[in-house]
Amino acid sequence: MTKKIVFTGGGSAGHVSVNTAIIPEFIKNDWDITYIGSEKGIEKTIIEKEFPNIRYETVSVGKLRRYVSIENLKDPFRVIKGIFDARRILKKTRPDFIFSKGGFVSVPVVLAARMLKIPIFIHESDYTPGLANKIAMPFASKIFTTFEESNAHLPKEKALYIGAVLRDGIFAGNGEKGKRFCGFTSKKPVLLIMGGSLGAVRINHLITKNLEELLRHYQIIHICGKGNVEESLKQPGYAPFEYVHEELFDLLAAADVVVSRAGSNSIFEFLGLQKPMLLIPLSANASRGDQILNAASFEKQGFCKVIQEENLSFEQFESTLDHLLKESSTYRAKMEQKRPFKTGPEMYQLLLDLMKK
Ligand SMILES: CC(=O)N[C@H]1[C@@H](OP(=O)(O)OP(=O)(O)OC[C@H]2O[C@@H](n3ccc(=O)[nH]c3=O)[C@H](O)[C@@H]2O)O[C@H](CO)[C@@H](O)[C@@H]1O
Repeated sequence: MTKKIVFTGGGSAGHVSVNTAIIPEFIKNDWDITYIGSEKGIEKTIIEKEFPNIRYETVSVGKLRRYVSIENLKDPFRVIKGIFDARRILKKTRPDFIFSKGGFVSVPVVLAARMLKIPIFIHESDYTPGLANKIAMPFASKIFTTFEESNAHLPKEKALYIGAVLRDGIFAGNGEKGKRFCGFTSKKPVLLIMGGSLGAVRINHLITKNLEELLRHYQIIHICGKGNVEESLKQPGYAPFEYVHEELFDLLAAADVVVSRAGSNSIFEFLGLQKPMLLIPLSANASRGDQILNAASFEKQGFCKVIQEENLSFEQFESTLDHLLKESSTYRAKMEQKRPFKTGPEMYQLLLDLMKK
């Protein structure tokens, strides 16, 4: 009989990447795969583009906002509707288990799976668990963690440290192809700036305001987020994008230094590729502070430099880049010693083994 799995997770690409690393293995092994996401989330775009042959189902989604909004009153009803939506899909699908990567869309799916007694595996990318995963934890058979330090905050019998789950393509990038894609030469070092999968307005402004000065020293790949590309600034040596799909692998291979938010999936990908990094974590005012902890853990291990958003000045930004380039071999040597990763096939095998227990 065909085995069935349901994946869920979304809201930002960080809640989809782990799933996209594992899905190819389930396809290869002929599983029947359903992805449950939202109608408007980035997960729909990513899954439909990268896996057009798997079934994508939608549920209604509620969100916890960090600001006062009339929408907050409607959200409990959206979540309840989402649970009914998910229950209907799961009853029809009857998967062997669900794999949840978190984000608000996963909450109704996990709750409905619990009602139907379907085993639940969840993955936490960050140093501390997000709210969606906190809600899911009591119902999960296993909680996979990315940072070893996270297990101290989790139930011992459920937490399993596995490191990051990386997409295969990350290691198959071609730097020359990446440079050609951007129209770059080999004359200046390449700086890749990634403000998280949704972009980062503060970082975008710092770059665009100081573009002329930066272009004297670097060629720049700038992943700006949806709606943030300033067409008028496009010029030789400056390649801005809203979001890149599989081309990202070549662009990463082309980069000498990376500037980024401290989203977990991204920083582990940079670690895997041994890219010296400058991390500017999302501030505690705009988040639960998880990126600050992710970045601090990496800095402690000698993988990166960190500038907190509140202290971000162009002078410090420029001098830190300079330092990272000059000392790149020291950073690379540190990163070479640490390979806390699981591949898609390893993760597939682990899930099968856990299901047998
Ligand atoms: C604002 C917000 O809520 N951020 C959270 C979100 O970040 P965010 O969604 O930015 O997540 P990550 O940095 O963890 O992962 C982004 C993923 O998208 C990929 N990518 C990105 C840009 C692009 O153009 N193409 C592309 O493929 C990256 O390679 C990476 O695999 O989830 C992370 C993981 O839970 C958290 O640590 C972050 O705090």
